[in-house]
Amino acid sequence: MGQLIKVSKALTIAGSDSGGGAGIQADLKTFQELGVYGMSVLTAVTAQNTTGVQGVFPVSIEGLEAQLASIASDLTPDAIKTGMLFSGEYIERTAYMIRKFAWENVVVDPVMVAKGGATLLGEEALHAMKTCMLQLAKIVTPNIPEAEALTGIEINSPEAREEAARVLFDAGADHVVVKGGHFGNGDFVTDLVFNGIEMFELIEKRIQTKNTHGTGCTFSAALAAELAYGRKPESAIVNAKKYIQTAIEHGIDVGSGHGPVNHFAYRRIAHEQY
Ligand SMILES: Nc1ncnc2c1ncn2[C@@H]1O[C@H](COP(=O)(O)OP(=O)(O)O)[C@@H](O)[C@H]1O
Ligand SMILES: Cc1ncc(COP(=O)(O)O)c(N)n1
Repeated sequence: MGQLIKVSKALTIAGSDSGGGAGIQADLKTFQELGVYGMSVLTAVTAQNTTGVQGVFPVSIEGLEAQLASIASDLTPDAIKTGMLFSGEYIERTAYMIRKFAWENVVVDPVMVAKGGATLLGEEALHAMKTCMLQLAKIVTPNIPEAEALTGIEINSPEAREEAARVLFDAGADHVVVKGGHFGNGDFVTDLVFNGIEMFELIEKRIQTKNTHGTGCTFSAALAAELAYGRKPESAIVNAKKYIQTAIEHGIDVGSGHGPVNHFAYRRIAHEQY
């Protein structure tokens, strides 16, 4: 028998997107592309494609807890990302179990609304997100509407975005990335990073495309993969940003609505296949 190879393991706790562009599917594709062993705990199944969300069907709380317990008893993750957590109760249970198992390197993507406007997290869940999840986050990755909902700050200027980042840090997150996909529509897209000491921006060329389904999921999954490897949050953020930029830039033709990003692009470029 050959010798077994050691691999880093990453876990996503999120919803399923039947269309394969966001949620669990985006996360597992990203983990695979970045060379980490991917595991998944489903919170809900969505009937979804590139045109929108046609239905949301939660897994029972018992089912959620059983999946988490199965992983804990056999497969300690080196990093975790949370995505669509469905409701306040699901957030509380998930946070409780992450603490109980002492899982570290948690990336919290506070998914609230799908790009088409469908609600993926109830309003009542905001409190649980603020009081249970933010404290667990090595990195929290809100987009602009999510940062506004979590902080109550209307983000209409760079200063307001910085203020929101501070509030999220003070609420307990170790590192805050306020993503810039929804911030202006100029030639550049800027994500703001705050680690409690430094505030800096990651600036990239804005790609003119409607195919941005799953960008947030993919970015946070790439962060978890990078943390699973043992990278420091700052390097993880820079590397994950390269992964998502490449995936958006080399768009693929899938579906008639807001298409998914290209999860293969980063690896193909590394092997000079594009
Ligand atoms: N058109 C675009 N061109 C380049 N990068 C983008 C574009 N849209 C989003 N991004 C990047 O994708 C990531 C996800 O951002 P965003 O779309 O704001 O999040 P979400 O998917 O959670 O709404 C961020 O790093 C952001 O800068
Ligand atoms: C199951 C599920 N989870 C998350 C998203 C958000 O996707 P995005 O990354 O585009 O914000 C989604 N549309 N569906």
